[in-house]
Amino acid sequence: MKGIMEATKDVRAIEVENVSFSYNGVRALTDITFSVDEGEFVAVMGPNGSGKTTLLRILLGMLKPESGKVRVFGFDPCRDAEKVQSLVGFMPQKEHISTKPPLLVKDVVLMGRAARKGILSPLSKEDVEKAREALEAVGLEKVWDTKFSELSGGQQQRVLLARALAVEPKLLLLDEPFNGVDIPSQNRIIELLDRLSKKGVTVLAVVHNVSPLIHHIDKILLLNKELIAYGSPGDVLMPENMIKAYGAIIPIIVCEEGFAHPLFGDTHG
Ligand SMILES: Nc1ncnc2c1ncn2[C@@H]1O[C@H](COP(=O)(O)OP(=O)(O)OP(=O)(O)O)[C@@H](O)[C@H]1O
Repeated sequence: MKGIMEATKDVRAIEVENVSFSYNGVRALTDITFSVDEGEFVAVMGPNGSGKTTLLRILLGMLKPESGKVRVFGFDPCRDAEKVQSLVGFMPQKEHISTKPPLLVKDVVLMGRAARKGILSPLSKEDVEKAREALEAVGLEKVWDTKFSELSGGQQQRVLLARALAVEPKLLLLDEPFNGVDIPSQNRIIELLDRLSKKGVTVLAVVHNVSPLIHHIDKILLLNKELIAYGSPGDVLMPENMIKAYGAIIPIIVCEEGFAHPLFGDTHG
């Protein structure tokens, strides 16, 4: 642990330099360069197939870039996979959770902590407490003993988020965390992510609708297989960037507080 603390001192949470990646010879990402400081809250946007999930998988060390350099708190996610995974909480876009035997919600939330300890170490009281707290943070404390498969899609998403939170990560990588999540729960999660980032947790969240996050994020990373723009929401949400990314004019309104909000066909968003 001491090694990790020393290594993470004065280094950026994420450094990506000239990274390219292909699936079977087909380019998914080309020459991506950006960095994220510790405690920053970043939204990743782009159309379907623009490489957002691929980027998260590269940061997790699940995919090895064909060229370029990736560092997470100074560690190479492929070479130092264990170290990186001990610092990251990941919420996938979707995940197949076994129904045979049927897993309870508590089993799913505890999975992350269990994976870190290894199969030979039993879960402690602290593990259970952290898992309960995480479930409470997403507003689902009442389903602790419920079968995961019996929850709605939005509730399952929130449980997967709780699993990512339960490991007390320094970096949260979230792939569409609001998919199917109702508006009150979404607002509660956004407030939680805001509080965590203010406490120094770095958050990188892939979202299609950035509007609800606009007042909370530091930066937007706009992708379309290449990096279209990266910077403050006001700088990124420019008509020319949106056309480059989405191939269409996306209306942008500025709210009373002066934040730019893109309107993806939902003028009440
Ligand atoms: N396992 C895979 N094998 C082959 N091609 C893949 C694989 N996963 C993704 N791709 C392709 O890579 C490109 C980027 O996919 P990716 O899932 O990263 O996009 P995304 O921006 O997350 O999309 P979405 O918004 O639809 O979730 C797409 O063209 C996709 O078809």
